[in-house]
Amino acid sequence: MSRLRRTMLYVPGSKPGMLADVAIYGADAIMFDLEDAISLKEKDTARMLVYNAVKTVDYGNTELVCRINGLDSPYGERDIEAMVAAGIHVIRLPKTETAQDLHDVEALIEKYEKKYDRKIGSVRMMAAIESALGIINAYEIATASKRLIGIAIGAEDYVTNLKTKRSPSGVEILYARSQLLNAARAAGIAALDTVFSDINDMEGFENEVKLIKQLGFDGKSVINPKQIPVVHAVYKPTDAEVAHAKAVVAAIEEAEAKGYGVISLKGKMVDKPIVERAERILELSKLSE
Ligand SMILES: CC(=O)SCCNC(=O)CCNC(=O)[C@H](O)C(C)(C)COP(=O)(O)OP(=O)(O)OC[C@H]1O[C@@H](n2cnc3c(N)ncnc32)[C@H](O)[C@@H]1OP(=O)(O)O
Ligand SMILES: O=C([O-])CC(=O)C(=O)O
Ligand SMILES: [Mg+2]
Repeated sequence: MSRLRRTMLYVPGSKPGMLADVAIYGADAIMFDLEDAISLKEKDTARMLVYNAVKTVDYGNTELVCRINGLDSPYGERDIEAMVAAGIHVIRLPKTETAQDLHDVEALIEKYEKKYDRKIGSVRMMAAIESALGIINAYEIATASKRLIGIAIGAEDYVTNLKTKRSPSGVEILYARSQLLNAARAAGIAALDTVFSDINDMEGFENEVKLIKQLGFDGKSVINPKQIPVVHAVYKPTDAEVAHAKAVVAAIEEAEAKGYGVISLKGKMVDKPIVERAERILELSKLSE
């Protein structure tokens, strides 16, 4: 874990005010949207606005992601060219169904990295999986390119494809979430959860964040600034968790000094996977300070 990806805030590329102010909300990543939040009439304007924002606004150390249009539209390649030229960190492909979808995007990224004198391989990629076919191909997608930092589920499109709708428990997307998470972990990349669309249902939102944290997700996409502190609070290790993690690390150091691989701490076994989890808690705690 080199950087936190608890929150990725969607910002419609067509909103200059939001593009200028978005850094103040403290999301781990900002995701400029050129796809479904943008009407066909605004596609070219939004691309230009995001290009200018990435070039001129000071977003500090925040990771900058752009959700482009698919290559099956007239906008996809133009989006890639503008974003590579602007210096975006990550290009997110929506509605990814196969590894080939990513190979096609990667070839264009490379073409424009050459054209704009950017280091080959410097623009990273993410894939959003939003269909039944994409979920079936999740591992192939997750291993399609060295540029991939993570895969994400897009549940609004996914449930539409399944011919159902989202429910508070999320039972209809549990299979997809689990499959995607497993594929991301097998590939060694991040797993990002989907948006929660009702910005007034903060209790439902918090319940969903707790669920996806328990499943193992690194974080989720959010659509409104008020969702950010909720995610960060749920993901922040508690004082008790940090104290326990420190005790685990101290116990195993003591065990190793004595030549043991396993030791008991307050009656509970401590061995390698438990130490690994404790180290992750300490890293998460340090990064979220
Ligand atoms: C299924 C999908 O594809 S989802 C992904 C695409 N969707 C999006 O990108 C939508 C992103 N979100 C939004 O556009 C908005 O939050 C909406 C339309 C949902 C709600 O808008 P509002 O009712 O204006 O939100 P709200 O009143 O909470 O806004 C409070 C402040 O936060 C700002 N804000 C709200 N959402 C965002 C955002 N996503 N990014 C940056 N700033 C934002 C507003 O501009 C406002 O700022 P101000 O106080 O300086 O005027
Ligand atoms: O990325 C997301 O979660 C939003 C999205 O496109 C979807 O849910 O279809
Ligand atoms: Mg979608």
